[in-house]
Amino acid sequence: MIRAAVVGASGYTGVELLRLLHRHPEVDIVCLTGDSSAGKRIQDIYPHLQGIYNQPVENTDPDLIAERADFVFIALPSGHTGSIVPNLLKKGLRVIDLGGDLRLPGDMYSKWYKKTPVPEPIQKQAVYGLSEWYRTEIEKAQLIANPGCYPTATLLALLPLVEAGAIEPDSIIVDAKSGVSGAGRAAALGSVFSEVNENFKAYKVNHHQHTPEIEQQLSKAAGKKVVMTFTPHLVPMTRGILATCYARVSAGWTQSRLFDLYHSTYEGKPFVRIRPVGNYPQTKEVTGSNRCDIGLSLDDRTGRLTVLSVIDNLVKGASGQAVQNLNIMAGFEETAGLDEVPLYP
Ligand SMILES: NC(=O)C1=CN([C@@H]2O[C@H](COP(=O)(O)OP(=O)(O)OC[C@H]3O[C@@H](n4cnc5c(N)ncnc54)[C@H](OP(=O)(O)O)[C@@H]3O)[C@@H](O)[C@H]2O)C=CC1
Ligand SMILES: CC(=O)N[C@@H](CCC(=O)OP(=O)(O)O)C(=O)O
Repeated sequence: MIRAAVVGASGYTGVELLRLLHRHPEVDIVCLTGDSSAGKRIQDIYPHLQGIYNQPVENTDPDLIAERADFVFIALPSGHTGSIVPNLLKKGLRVIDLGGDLRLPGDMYSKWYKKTPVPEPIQKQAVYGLSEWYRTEIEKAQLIANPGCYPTATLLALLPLVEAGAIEPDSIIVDAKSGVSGAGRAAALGSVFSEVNENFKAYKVNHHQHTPEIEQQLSKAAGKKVVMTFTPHLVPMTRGILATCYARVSAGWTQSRLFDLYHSTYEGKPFVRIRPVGNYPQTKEVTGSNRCDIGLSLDDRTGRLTVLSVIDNLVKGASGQAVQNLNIMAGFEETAGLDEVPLYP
């Protein structure tokens, strides 16, 4: 049995970890921590957990965590990793960080997050946890940078194409939409019902912090620097991301060859489903599950390919992928604790 701590258990991704890990056969939750909610019982913060979890939420004390746990999920706002994670690593714990602190080199992190980066050796030690693509590195890792929600949806859609040279990398445009839980539980004007309901807006246009994270992985796959246009939008729904990706196809790539490429790339990957020709995924079709569904269409008139990718931001976009990474790191069945059928309708 793995003894796991959830740091930031009172937030949305923290409580989603509790939902998923409750049915994990190999994981015991031994410590929950928070900030303003420290001292309360988790069931008093989240009454839907009554009779399921009754632990207290404690202050985030790395020494206390290291005494009880051997595996730690960090589900904190960005900027806190540096004060907690080095201590945990020194004590030999394995750590999965759901925030953005470990995904970018320090200079890029300061530029896009406007926060102080973690010390360079810690950032360099982190393995980027896009489970379907970096399994071998994840297996051996002590520290995982769990990918962002938009990058997960976008990279699962685009990496097969970029790696195979099927598209011109300088032609990529990603137009993505997220549900409001992507912004977390902390009160913010932009998440208030009357601001979000019956509204639809783009935000952080050309300035979203997930832009360099996506470009970094696309560049690695292309073997050269890739930049793209990325526009996120906020949709009045609770969960879900739909990333619509556009690119010009390279010479010689037909629609059927593109479908073959996706099928062979994701063969044997339990959470990625490729939709048949003419069928396009909807966010509701993956809600509550760790799945990423992908649909595509090549427009012969324009020579442009459209790839649609959907995930649940709190599951494959955060806590579900974190559990998938734990499974890979610990040598468990990749689907352990994650075999949910999507919640539909
Ligand atoms: N929401 C999403 O869809 C996704 C989120 N992420 C990332 O995951 C991380 C967590 O996000 P999310 O769960 O949505 O955020 P929430 O705002 O819902 O939760 C944040 C958690 O961090 C705790 N916390 C806040 N400030 C501090 C502090 N100073 N010291 C210690 N603990 C603190 C809060 O404790 P308390 O409530 O007790 O004050 C709470 O438990 C973020 O880095 C986010 O970017 C990544 C992918 C998707
Ligand atoms: C809807 C919404 O506001 N989503 C958040 C997702 C941020 C996130 O997950 O933060 P990391 O940078 O730590 O990955 C945003 O766009 O900023």
